Amino acid sequence: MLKVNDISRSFGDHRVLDGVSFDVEPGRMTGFLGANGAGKTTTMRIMLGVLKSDSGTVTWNGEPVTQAVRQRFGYMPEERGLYPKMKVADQIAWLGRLHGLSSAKAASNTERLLEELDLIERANDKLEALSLGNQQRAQVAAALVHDPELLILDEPFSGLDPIAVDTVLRVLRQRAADGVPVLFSSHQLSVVEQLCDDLVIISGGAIKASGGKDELRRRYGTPRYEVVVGSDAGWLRDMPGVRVTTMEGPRAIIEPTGADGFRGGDEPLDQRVLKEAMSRGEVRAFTPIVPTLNEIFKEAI
Ligand SMILES: Nc1ncnc2c1ncn2[C@@H]1O[C@H](COP(=O)(O)OP(=O)(O)OP(=O)(O)O)[C@@H](O)[C@H]1O
Repeated sequence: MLKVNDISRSFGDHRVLDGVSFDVEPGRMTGFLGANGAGKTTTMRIMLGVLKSDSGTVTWNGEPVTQAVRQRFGYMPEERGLYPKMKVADQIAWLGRLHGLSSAKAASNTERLLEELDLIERANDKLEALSLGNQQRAQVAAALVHDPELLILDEPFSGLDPIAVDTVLRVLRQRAADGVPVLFSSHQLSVVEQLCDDLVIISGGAIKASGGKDELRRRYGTPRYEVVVGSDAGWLRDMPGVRVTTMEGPRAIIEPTGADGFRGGDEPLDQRVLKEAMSRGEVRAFTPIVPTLNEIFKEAI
């Protein structure tokens, strides 16, 4: 596991990171979410040792991240770093060699990755001849060529069309399933919502929330139910402890007014509402509404 522990960093008087701590766990896709300028790239660069922190530590399986350890990490930087004039397969294999692979292994890994990323047809084209989306696939291949033990990717999905997102995601998910911790940054909520297992939310250089996506959904976001009954649901407005946020004839969305939510007390509020609804006739739906990442993000920052 990669552990980021109490990292701080300033540029001049500007404190860009302030006590940042979180874990990136094996076998999980961790989304690192924050607005532009929140501190994602700075954190990733410190994790990789490209930049020094003023204080705090980064450890990999309990050990400090040395140059030798870092060699076994895969990194896709924000500023894409491949050579425009070099052929795609040649430069990916060359990067594999730089990471210590034999030339045979570098060549076979390159071929396998280009196949996986649907880029094999372009293997002998110069990078500059590829579309931006395909150049990005090549960047992903470059980060993966040496079978890294950990993957850190800065905005790997930005600028990709939905098909390319699916392709890159499939490749990253496979690595995660093989036990590799994968951290990727994004400022696009919808992308992270779809793709991550764990989530780290950063704002103004401080971590505002982190943990499993589903756990964060439970922890943040107002609990709500969609209630659909057989006739008018107006009676819900008179139910103690209930606030109606939407009312459309037989359909309503409700939330609790009290701090206990729906689940506190001897007889939880949701059970009381359900009983009342059933005593009045047909109940067509009584469904908890899962908060979106957008709601979690707004509440957390
Ligand atoms: N080398 C530097 N010198 C001075 N300020 C810097 C430097 N690098 C980053 N910053 C500042 O640190 C803050 C965080 O930047 P960072 O690039 O880490 O954010 P980010 O979350 O990755 O944003 P983006 O999504 O726009 O890439 C910004 O205010 C940025 O201007």
